[in-house]
Amino acid sequence: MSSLVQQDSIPAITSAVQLLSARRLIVKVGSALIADADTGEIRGPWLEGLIEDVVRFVARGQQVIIVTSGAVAVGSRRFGRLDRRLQIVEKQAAAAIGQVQLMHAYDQSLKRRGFGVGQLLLTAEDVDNQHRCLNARATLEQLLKVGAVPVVNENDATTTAENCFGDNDRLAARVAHMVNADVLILLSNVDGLFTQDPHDNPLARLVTEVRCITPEIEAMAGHSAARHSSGGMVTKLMAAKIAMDAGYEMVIANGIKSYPLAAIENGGPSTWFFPRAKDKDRARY
Ligand SMILES: Nc1ncnc2c1ncn2[C@@H]1O[C@H](COP(=O)(O)OP(=O)(O)O)[C@@H](O)[C@H]1O
Ligand SMILES: N[C@@H](CCC(=O)OP(=O)(O)O)C(=O)O
Repeated sequence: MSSLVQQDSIPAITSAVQLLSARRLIVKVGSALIADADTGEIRGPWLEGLIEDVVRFVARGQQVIIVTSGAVAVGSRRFGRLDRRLQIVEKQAAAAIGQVQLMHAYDQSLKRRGFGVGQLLLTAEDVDNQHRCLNARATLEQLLKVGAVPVVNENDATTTAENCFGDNDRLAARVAHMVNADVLILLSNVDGLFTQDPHDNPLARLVTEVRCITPEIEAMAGHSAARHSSGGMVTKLMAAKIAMDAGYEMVIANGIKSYPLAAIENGGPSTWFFPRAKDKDRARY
């Protein structure tokens, strides 16, 4: 196994430095973090910790956009047994139900700390079509300007297999590029990219830094067993490619515990993906 630190290794950096120096961050929240795997209930105490972290970042002058999963997981409770795959139309209805509950929880948590919240439900067209992308970006910029924390999700209630993103890892990466974010944080149910799925192989090792997504790195990524998760590590590496091509950093970290951003700042396990060189002239929308 070649070195797990790709390319020339860099002086040890702390995650805290990376996060603190980011003017604008995108925080992606996986379904398994915000919705209880068994009941589909929103994990309220956990959400309070996340929002506490977000508000702390904003209070020190940083801008944060949240990309949240969980609409289908939360809404699925209306369809009885949680252990079966929903049909497309059931999934759309579940998302329509769950999204309202998600946004209510985000709204109440932010309101308790004096912040507003704004919801954007995007389709692939909103990011791929330049005019619609500029429009979505303008809305996000305006929300940040008025001190409302933007919360983004895919518009699952109406997207179909033909026009959906399908996973929020890549959606978050595209949103980060859209708004020229400095760091994309993927909060997941695993510490980062491992040499193999750690649920399959407890001896798998955590990859701490990636500077080039080689076939060796790609071969490590598998899908997810989690019921409502859509991407596994495969879509996270796709997101990393978007990030590295666009010139911003990405980090995957385990968000299960409370105060997940503080855990990264305090040097908790994670995988950082660094673009070869910060592309100052990166393509703009
Ligand atoms: N090489 C790997 N390293 C880490 N996790 C992996 C890997 N390959 C597959 N996985 C799986 O991907 C899961 C994380 O993806 P997912 O369940 O979709 O989380 P999220 O809800 O954050 O999108 C892990 O729990 C793990 O089971
Ligand atoms: N838009 C979907 C998210 C799908 C998704 O990417 O889920 P996850 O893999 O848990 O981040 C929802 O809100 O359920």
